[in-house]
Amino acid sequence: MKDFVARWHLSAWDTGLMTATLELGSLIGALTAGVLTDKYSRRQSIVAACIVFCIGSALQFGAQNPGHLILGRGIGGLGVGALSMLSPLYMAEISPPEVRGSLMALEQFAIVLGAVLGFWTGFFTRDIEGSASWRIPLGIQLFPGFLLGFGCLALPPSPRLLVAQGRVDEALRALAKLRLRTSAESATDPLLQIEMLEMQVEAALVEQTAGSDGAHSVAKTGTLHAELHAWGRLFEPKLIRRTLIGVVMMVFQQWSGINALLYYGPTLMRSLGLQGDSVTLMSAGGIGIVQFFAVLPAIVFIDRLGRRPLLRWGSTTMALAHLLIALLVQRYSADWPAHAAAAWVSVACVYTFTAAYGMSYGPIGWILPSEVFPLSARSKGVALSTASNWVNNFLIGLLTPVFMERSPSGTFLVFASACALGYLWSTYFVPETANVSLEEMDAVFGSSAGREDVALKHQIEEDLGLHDLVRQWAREGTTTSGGSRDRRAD
Ligand SMILES: O[C@H]1[C@H](O)[C@@H](O)[C@H](O)[C@@H](O)[C@H]1O
Repeated sequence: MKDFVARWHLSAWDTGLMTATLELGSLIGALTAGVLTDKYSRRQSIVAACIVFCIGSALQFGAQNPGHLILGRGIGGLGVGALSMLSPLYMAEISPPEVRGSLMALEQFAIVLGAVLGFWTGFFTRDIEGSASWRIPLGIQLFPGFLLGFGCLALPPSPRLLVAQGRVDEALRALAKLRLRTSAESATDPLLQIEMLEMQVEAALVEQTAGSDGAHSVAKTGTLHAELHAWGRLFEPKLIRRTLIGVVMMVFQQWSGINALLYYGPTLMRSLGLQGDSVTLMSAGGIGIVQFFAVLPAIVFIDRLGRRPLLRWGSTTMALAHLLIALLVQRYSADWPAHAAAAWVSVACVYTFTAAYGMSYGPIGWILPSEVFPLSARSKGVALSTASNWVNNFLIGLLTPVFMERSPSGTFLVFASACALGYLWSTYFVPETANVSLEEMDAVFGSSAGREDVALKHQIEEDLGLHDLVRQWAREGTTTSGGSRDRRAD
């Protein structure tokens, strides 16, 4: 890293710009992907985002001046932002409801794994002679970019989007592939047929309640009018509660203070009395590892325990940990060497906070926004929630040093208050979404405009034969002991 510092002589402005361009690029990338992904496909959009990300990474890897680095981070940020919106969206749409939370928590697992690998790569290459010390960590980014871009080509398209576009046969093929059924089985397997019909009912309902211009339909996006209408719908009474859930979820995820610890860990740790190399290792390095291990129980338990209990428990633990740090810093920071035990308790609190975050707000921040929206508003809703993540992430980066300069203990109090508010929010405003199919989410929110829509939905279900199929399946299930339900459980 000495080469990096000596070569560029970056001013404070350059450093700030370098940090901010990635976040700005990500914000734009997330919102743009929210427009493109309904028009093209989830997978094509992911591949396009990977290409953009790789161009940005290549520019950073081969940078000849600070301008290249800044531009590279901006372009790379476009890809990062788009992917941070597209991945949970696609995963929510292809997952069966019973394990959707676990599968989606894998995204947080991948984010944290990436952060851990990034940190340790930088740590181990920092003393290499010449520009390799920073080109290697920047170049390594290209591998996951390629891997995701090519790997995605082997995945089936989102059946929900295909249904909305009227491509029902392709949707059935995609669903069969996702549920590991052969094409022969896909024609006969009642559970597959039921899942398929549920998606068709949802699409038909959206179509029929869309009004004459059909602007609500994901299949008919494209014109400026339709786009504006689609974004505007997020703020209509029918959807505003879900929009707020997505946006506010990300506000609390970021204001829990996780990135303050990651970005300004060394400063924060120094304010807790640590010195030397151990500062870097124990802050960003240690926090990353704790987050990594904490997400593992979340993967296992998130569908069994539900989102709300985890959010409530997480915010309580995080608030208490921040509060204790604030009190200890307030009381002992004038002379840490004389109060080593207090300093270590504070460090333990930082890790306790991180573990609680890693099991709750970390993964659920990505899960909840992707599952609450109906298909017709999902891509825009997820894009807006993801944009909220990046805006708040940016604000934390900007404001934490200012807070720290004024009052380190006050900084922890700010985060403790945010976590306490997060507790109230998750208790009074967040509905439980675990094990609910995306099509049943309307019932969870008591929306879909009440009785009329319910009656219409019932009618569509009847017309498409969903009720007959369920009745037939139930009859078969009671007459044959080794029925299809058992097959699915295999
Ligand atoms: O879920 C992620 C993760 O927890 C990261 O560590 C953090 O940097 C991101 O801002 C957050 O969205």
